[in-house]
Amino acid sequence: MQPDLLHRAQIAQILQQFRKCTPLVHCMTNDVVQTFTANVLLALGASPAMVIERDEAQQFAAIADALLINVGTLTRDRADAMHTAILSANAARKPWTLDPVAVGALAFRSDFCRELLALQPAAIRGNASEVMALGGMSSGGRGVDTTDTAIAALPAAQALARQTGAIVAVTGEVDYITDGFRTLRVTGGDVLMTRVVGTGCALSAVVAACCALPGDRLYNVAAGCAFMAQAGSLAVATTRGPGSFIPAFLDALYALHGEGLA
Ligand SMILES: Nc1ncnc2c1ncn2[C@@H]1O[C@H](COP(=O)(O)OP(=O)(O)OP(=O)(O)O)[C@@H](O)[C@H]1O
Ligand SMILES: Cc1ncsc1CCO
Ligand SMILES: [Mg+2]
Repeated sequence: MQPDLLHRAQIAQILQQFRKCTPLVHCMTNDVVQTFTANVLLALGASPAMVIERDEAQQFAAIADALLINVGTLTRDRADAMHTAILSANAARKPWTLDPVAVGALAFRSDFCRELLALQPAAIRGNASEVMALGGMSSGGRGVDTTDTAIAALPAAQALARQTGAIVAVTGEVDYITDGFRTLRVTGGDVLMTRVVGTGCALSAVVAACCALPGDRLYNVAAGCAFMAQAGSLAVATTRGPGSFIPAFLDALYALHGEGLA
């Protein structure tokens, strides 16, 4: 049986909530995607802040509405700061989201991410190879890119969700979002989204923001995936390649409204 598609009305309603709440998102993310991530959050109506020094991260994680942990360019100092921020977010009952970039092949980040699974992430967003590696079902992708399809990673995503209590979003041509018992699917987007860096990383920041919204977290996270997919579909219609895709994508996120979301 195919997982359910989100209804247009549900996505539109969650988008409205998102813009009303303007979630303040504490981003501890990689060096490659800082500006793009901040711009994606701003275009959608959230408020990003990149706070990375350990003591400040501890303070800010308790203040922000949501925390993003992305291990794309992890160092020992950053891992220490991230760990401290997560404990602070948990103590303040703020949701945190994990993007396990390139987990599997590289030992330091893999050990770190596996340790973090015990710290009750609200959500985990990764590509298929990352989710399979985190679930112990493969050894990872090719660097930061996936070598598997999202549907192949769905059993790993469901197992990971049941194990951690997180909503797990595994993305690709189709995105699957699961709490381990219920699964939703999001279609749309375009392969061009894999030819610019950071669409997945920025999606994880959007997922983090969605975790701060009231209501059913499974639907909120799936709606975040739908915002990105829909903006991707709209943007490719007016672009010729990766260079012109990025501004068109930000414009599409900014202009997103309820209709047309599927
Ligand atoms: N073949 C595809 N067709 C349509 N949309 C896609 C395709 N591949 C990825 N996407 C979309 O691109 C976005 C990023 O997902 P992806 O799985 O590529 O993340 P990622 O590999 O972690 O990216 P990165 O690490 O570069 O940030 C998602 O919105 C996803 O739905
Ligand atoms: C290219 C790249 N290298 C480390 S993190 C990152 C961003 C995409 O995940
Ligand atoms: Mg990624």
